[in-house]
Amino acid sequence: MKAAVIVFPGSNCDRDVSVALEHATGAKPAMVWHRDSDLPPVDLIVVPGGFSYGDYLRSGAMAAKSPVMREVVARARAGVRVLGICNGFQILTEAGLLPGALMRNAGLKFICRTVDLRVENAESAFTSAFSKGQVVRFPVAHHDGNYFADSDTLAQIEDAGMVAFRYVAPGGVIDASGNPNGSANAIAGLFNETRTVLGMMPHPERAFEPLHGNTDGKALFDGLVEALS
Ligand SMILES: NC(=O)CC[C@H](N)C(=O)O
Repeated sequence: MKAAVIVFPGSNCDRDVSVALEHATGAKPAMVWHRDSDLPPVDLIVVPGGFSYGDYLRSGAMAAKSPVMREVVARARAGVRVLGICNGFQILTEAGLLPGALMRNAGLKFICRTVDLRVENAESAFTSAFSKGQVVRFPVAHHDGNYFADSDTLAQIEDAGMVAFRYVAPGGVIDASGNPNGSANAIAGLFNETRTVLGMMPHPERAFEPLHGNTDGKALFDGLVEALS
C-alpha cells in the first residue's frame, strides 16, 4: 500500500501518522506540501490532524482551499481512499467530501483525553480489521469536534451505514456522558456513501504501539494495508 500525507501550515499530527504508516507498510509515506498541485500515485491519502492555518475562519476552512485539495478531491471522486483525522475530518467536510460540519464542542472547552468508541460498520478498508460492535479506546484532542448535520442528512447517513465510529459510555452505551463534544447521533467517525472516505475526530495514530499505552488504533492501519496491498 502506497500512502501520502498532506502537510499544511499548522499540521501537527503529520509526523505521527507518517510513523504509524511506516510501521504498518514498511515504507515511508510521501509527505505532500499543501501548495503542491500534484500527488504521486497512491492507494491512500491521509489528511492529518493539527491546526491548519491556525484554525482561523473555521477549523479546516482555509486548508480546504489549498491547491493540493483540488487533487485530493479529484482522487477521492475516482475512488482513492482518503482518511481525515481530527483537523483532517474538518478539512474533508469543508472540502465537501463528507456531509455536515464540525462545530465548537458543546462544553466550549478543548478536550484532550481518551474516549470509548463503538465500531458501527466494519465493512470498509478502514475498519475491516475491527468487528461491528467492538468497543475501542482512542485519544481525542480538539475544540471543534461537535459533529452537526440537519435531520434529513442524519437520516441519510444512518440509512446508508455511513457511521464508522460512535462515542459511547463505558460498556458501549450511547448516552450524553459518553459523548465528549455533543456530536449529533454521537458520531465520532463518518464515511462517505461508498465508504472510500473516512473522517474521524479520534486519533488512531496516537494509539498504535505499546509505547503509547494503547494499541487499539493499530487495527485501522493494519486493515488498510490488508485491503489495499
Ligand atoms: N488535534 C487536532 O487535529 C485539532 C483539530 C482542531 N484544530 C480542533 O481543535 O478542533
